[in-house]
Amino acid sequence: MAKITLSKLRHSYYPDPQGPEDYALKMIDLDWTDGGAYALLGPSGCGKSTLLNIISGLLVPSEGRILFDDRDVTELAPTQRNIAQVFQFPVIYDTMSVRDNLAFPLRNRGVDEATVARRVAEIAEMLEVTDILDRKAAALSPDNKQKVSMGRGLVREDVNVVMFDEPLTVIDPHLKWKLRSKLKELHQRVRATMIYVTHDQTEALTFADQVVVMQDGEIVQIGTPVDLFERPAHTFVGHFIGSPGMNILPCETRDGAALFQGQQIPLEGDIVPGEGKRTEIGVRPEFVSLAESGVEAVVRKVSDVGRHIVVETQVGEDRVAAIIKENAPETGETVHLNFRPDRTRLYRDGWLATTAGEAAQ
Ligand SMILES: Nc1ncnc2c1ncn2[C@@H]1O[C@H](COP(=O)(O)OP(=O)(O)OP(=O)(O)O)[C@@H](O)[C@H]1O
Repeated sequence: MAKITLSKLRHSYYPDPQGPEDYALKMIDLDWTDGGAYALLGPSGCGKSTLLNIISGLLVPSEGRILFDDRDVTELAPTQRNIAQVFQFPVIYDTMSVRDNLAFPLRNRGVDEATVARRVAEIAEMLEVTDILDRKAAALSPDNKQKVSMGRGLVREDVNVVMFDEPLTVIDPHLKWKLRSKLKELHQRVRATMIYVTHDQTEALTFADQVVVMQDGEIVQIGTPVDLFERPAHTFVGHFIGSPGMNILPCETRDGAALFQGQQIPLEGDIVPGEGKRTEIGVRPEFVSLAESGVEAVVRKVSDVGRHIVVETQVGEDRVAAIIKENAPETGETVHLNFRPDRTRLYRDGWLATTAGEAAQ
């Protein structure tokens, strides 16, 4: 397995790109350590597949280098990069047995039969497909087919990286959580460098030790699932991660304080000096509570989602969501909202612009 370095990568699908808007990837610098579990997370069109294809060698970037263990592989063909890929749709041979499917990538490289048998048995045991090893792949359910496809990606011990491209797309929703946790477990056992590409926050946060969040061809934040939740570096991350996402509320700043709808809102720390067109307060619904006093709001919708209650309120033109445990208010009721100061941040033109207070560090 390998450490992967992406250095000053840019990519445009146009022969003569003019401005940043012509680049599918604007400027990517990344270091992925050997054996880590990483996710690339972002909405459709943000550049995930472009980046994946550059790593696998299907695409040569317009600018920048790709290194595996400090060795430059930018110009190497996919077959020379020693990468295993698991795609959205299972890639297996229907006419072969599960056993032969799993053995295929090894036999293809001339691995001896004793090693093939050992590896196939190990992988089958990890994926819990031992009892169906002698079945024809054609007869399998879609989730078992995808398991076998994953097994084919994991069976070789000599690959630099295993890449998963939205691998749970075809899986039934009620089986997704099973495969999701299986993948995490597999990483812990195999300790291979793995990159998981998805637009689904749950999949990314369950699988990865580090998540790379992308928007419009750029990385907006790299962090652990906790980092992304606790202290989003950009409003996009705050909004994209969480359910519901972070409240992003237009505000004014005056004398180092934030004013929302005319009321001063205590922030986590000092406002970083700077100029911007737009300032917003960011606070997750988990840290908004209903209180005796605070920002006056009208309740628009109350949803009991089992674990907690989501209260959607309106303050002037703005919507503010709160997550509470009990004592749900009625729709139409006037309530007061309290924002937990150490979890309330200021964003300038989308970017975090408060220093972490002591409580948040
Ligand atoms: N072959 C191509 N030619 C021109 N533009 C392309 C090509 N492939 C992708 N793009 C553009 O590059 C940008 C990034 O696309 P990319 O497919 O990498 O995003 P993505 O995050 O993987 O999205 P999805 O999940 O929908 O595949 C988009 O604006 C897309 O329209």
